[in-house]
Amino acid sequence: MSLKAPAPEHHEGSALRIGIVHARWNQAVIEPLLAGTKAKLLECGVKESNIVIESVPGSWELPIAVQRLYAASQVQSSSGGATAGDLLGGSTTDLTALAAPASGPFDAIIAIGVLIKGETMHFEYISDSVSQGLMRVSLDTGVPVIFGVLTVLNEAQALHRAGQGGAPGAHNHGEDWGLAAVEMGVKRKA
Ligand SMILES: O=Nc1c(NC[C@H](O)[C@H](O)[C@H](O)CO)[nH]c(=O)[nH]c1=O
Repeated sequence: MSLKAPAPEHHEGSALRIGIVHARWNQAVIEPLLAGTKAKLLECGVKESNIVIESVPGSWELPIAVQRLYAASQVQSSSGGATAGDLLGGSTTDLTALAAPASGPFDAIIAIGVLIKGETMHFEYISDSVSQGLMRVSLDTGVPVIFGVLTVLNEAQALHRAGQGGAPGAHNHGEDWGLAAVEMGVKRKA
């Protein structure tokens, strides 16, 4: 029994609609993480047509992109004609052009990024801001935002947590994020 990962609860995800926003930095690690996340969602019964995937340049852009994806899906599902800008307060920008392809609100959104410590304090500032930002979007919107951002000290740590590299104990954390999204999405609907 792992002392770290929670015992997985098994929930049925066929009624869920899940958004995934991923950064493109460190693509060699992002790809397996994204694949692991999506595979676990499908394994839990989430329909492929109910999984909306978008990308941003880097992890810094994850909070605003998650917030926009939420707002655009609300515009799609609301009949009142409000624009996403109204929902976000102030701006009248209508984001329906950016709205998610399918319609309907999301039951959970997964934010995926890989931050690797460099020689400067850049890593610390981005890591702290992104984690605070994603938590704020989740609490502000009421939609569970799953924290899928690896904040690691070197590439080997990143690859290990994407289930790559072959070292003992390598595990694709994307699978955990997919499970968390299904659990939180089901519980939010209950
Ligand atoms: O610097 N390292 C990284 C990084 N920097 C870019 C940043 O997220 C943002 O896209 C730009 O600053 C532009 O706003 N983004 C990552 O996801 N991982 C990193 O390791």
